[in-house]
Amino acid sequence: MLKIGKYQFQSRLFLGTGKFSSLDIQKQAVDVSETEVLTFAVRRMNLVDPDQPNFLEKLDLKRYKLLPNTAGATTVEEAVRIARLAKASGLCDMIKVEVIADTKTLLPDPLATLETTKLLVEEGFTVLPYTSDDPVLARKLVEAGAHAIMPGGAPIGSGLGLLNPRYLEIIIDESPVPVIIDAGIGSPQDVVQAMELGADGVLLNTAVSGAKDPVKMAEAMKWAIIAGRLGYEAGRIPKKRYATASSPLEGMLE
Ligand SMILES: CC(=O)[C@@H](O)[C@H](O)COP(=O)(O)O
Repeated sequence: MLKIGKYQFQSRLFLGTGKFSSLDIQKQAVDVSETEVLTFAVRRMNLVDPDQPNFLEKLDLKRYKLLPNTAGATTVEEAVRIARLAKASGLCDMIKVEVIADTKTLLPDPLATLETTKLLVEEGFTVLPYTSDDPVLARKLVEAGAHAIMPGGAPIGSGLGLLNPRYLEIIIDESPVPVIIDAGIGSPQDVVQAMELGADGVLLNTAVSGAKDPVKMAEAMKWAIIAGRLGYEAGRIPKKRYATASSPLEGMLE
């Protein structure tokens, strides 16, 4: 069971809802993934008139916990304004803080992310900041009251997998709150790697929406989460430089 603030989840897969080729494919992928948490950019929603067509309209939103994100924000002020808008619209009090430093790398701005996290925690939000793989910043976000931290595996949409598994491992080891690896996932093996490192969950979007068969990939990601988590809980064998026979002869009956 994954606990983030006052929320509890069975599934450890968080799914982004953007960039699907059609809303039908989006719905099938979301269904088969068995995710419980959907994230989306608040600026893409029509919050003024919720009855207008929107890109989540095929989904039965009552079945999911919504994790609005502040994508598009480049300053603390913008991120806070987007978060307040999401909460006031009744979407959810959970917010994924995403304050981007530049459009080429889409990497998070560390100072603005920390400041936004502090302000939104004070306002009573359940705050999940998207951050870099820097263990020091992760620690400061936890001190600021973040309810979970979301270090990137690689730049958003890159599909490069986990660029710095050793730093992610340090973040996971040190964090008293859940760690959700967010962004840059390319394939199920990246998800398994993240979960075997001990991540509490994975958030991904492009790897599913951009796959040749998004629905099949969504299912693969579901199983990757489960396999990786089971492997982590089971505890892998240590790596050795030399062979050890799988059927040792010592101790055999004459
Ligand atoms: C949907 C969302 O929140 C993205 O910003 C997220 O970081 C996913 O990244 P990928 O598309 O690389 O999976």
